[in-house]
Amino acid sequence: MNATTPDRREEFAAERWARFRPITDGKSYIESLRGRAVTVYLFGEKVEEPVDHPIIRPSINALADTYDLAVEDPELATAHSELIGAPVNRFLHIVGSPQDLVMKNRMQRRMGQRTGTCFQRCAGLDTISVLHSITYDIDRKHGTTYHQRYLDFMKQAQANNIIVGAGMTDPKGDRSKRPSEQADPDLFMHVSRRTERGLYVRGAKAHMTGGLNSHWICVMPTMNLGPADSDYAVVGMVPGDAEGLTYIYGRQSCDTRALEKGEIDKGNARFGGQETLVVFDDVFIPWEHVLMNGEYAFAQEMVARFTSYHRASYVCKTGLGDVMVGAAAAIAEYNGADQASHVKDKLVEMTHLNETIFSSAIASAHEAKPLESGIYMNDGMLANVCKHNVTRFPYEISRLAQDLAGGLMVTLPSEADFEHDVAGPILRKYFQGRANVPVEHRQRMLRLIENMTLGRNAVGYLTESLHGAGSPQAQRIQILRQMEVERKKGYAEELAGVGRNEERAG
Ligand SMILES: Cc1cc2nc3c(=O)[nH]c(=O)nc-3n(C[C@H](O)[C@H](O)[C@H](O)COP(=O)(O)OP(=O)(O)OC[C@H]3O[C@@H](n4cnc5c(N)ncnc54)[C@H](O)[C@@H]3O)c2cc1C
Repeated sequence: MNATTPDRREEFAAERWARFRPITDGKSYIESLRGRAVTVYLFGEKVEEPVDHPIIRPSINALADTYDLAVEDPELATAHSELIGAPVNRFLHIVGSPQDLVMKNRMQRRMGQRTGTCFQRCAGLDTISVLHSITYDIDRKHGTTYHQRYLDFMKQAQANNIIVGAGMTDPKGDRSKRPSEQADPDLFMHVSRRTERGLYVRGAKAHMTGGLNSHWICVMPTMNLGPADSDYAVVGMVPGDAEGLTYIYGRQSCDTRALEKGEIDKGNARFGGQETLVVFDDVFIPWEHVLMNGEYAFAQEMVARFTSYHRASYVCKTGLGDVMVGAAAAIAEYNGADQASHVKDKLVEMTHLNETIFSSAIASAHEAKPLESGIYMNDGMLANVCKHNVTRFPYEISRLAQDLAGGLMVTLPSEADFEHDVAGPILRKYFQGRANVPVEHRQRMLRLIENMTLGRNAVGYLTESLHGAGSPQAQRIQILRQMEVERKKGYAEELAGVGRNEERAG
């Protein structure tokens, strides 16, 4: 390939932005995804139009709700952008103060309450945040122009009101080996070639939340890198419909219920999460959208700062926790058990756990400090504590909700049986709880708890809480790094009258 005969994939940034129309609300967001000619596989078949697929659509609805919240509650879900001099969706806002981070966390909790699922926009927001400071820092060290490219991208992103997905996690192959040591070089994303107009990336990003529902995907390294890994040190913005991209849809527990008639057995018929394996088969990124190109020494700091933002973003699970507390209280009432003292105590326990998560996230936001680029970053220790709480507490909250729901949550016959001429009246007779509560309310509440603790949205409430933004050990490593145990020994030695151990202090 030479400069006079560019590959037809080699499109400049301006040409790509020209294909976008500013999105105003949830409806126009859904329309923006139509007709994109993306390559998507689900259940061994190519999906013609993902927007209309019954398994995919609930995940799109959840993202659409991030636009509708901005319309309904602009104080919570929009912010003034200095970049374009106008209000923007808070999911695209560059945080300029600790209060911005506090508002972000409140918005995330609210979105969890509204959707009861992963609404898929936090990782992209946290990517935008980390790139502000990392591009600035790389430029200062290497004299590059990444920060201006980032600002130019953000102006377009805000003006067009688009969604950015975060592609950080590589498939990683053999976990004991570094990217450049893998038997197959594609197990971590890397630059496959460079041209006058830009570079090509090859590899895949795993578990990507909302990737298929995003207008742009930011690819970035997943771990610290050494000199031998420099081709793996790449950050770039890729349009979600770029040539060379293939999405392979992840299964979720009970996902085929979305194909059934009726809505009760779905538990949460309207909203769901989404994860896909996104394969990059030599995908082009023009230089204007390349934000790291071989500066491997910045990968570790980029991951650390990303996780400071992202681990506090798991505050979203407190919104889902609010739904769980509400569902447990409602089913106890429908069952006629709500006045029992142990029931009240279990609701208190659920609330205590949920608010403990919230308090670590919100404290992390209040303790934010400015970085040299001017952006604010959460307190890292408290963000890691928040995420570590999230790896545990939703499981206990779910256990308590299942306790209060009773066994019917997993033995309830199908909606079709409730509608059957013979079986239906029998089921309604024997599954009546408190006399003044319709049996259907009981059915629906049990299905919601099933959905969030065992079904499709247990992906977002439980397993994503465990592994998303890094598995529990990743937080323990950060806590170990930041816990300043020597300083704390000093406090103890001072009080105990042991005297400072100079050898250790030195
Ligand atoms: C629902 C969901 C949504 C997600 N969304 C996104 C997203 O939007 N974007 C994105 O980039 N990523 C996303 N992720 C990925 C997430 O960040 C990873 O799942 C997480 O970092 C763990 O990586 P892994 O799944 O490859 O597990 P592994 O890395 O295989 O970890 C499994 C276990 O092995 C341990 N382990 C792994 N490597 C080592 C080692 N070298 N030494 C010792 N122990 C090791 C871990 O501590 C863990 O206990 C998502 C994940 C989930 C489950």
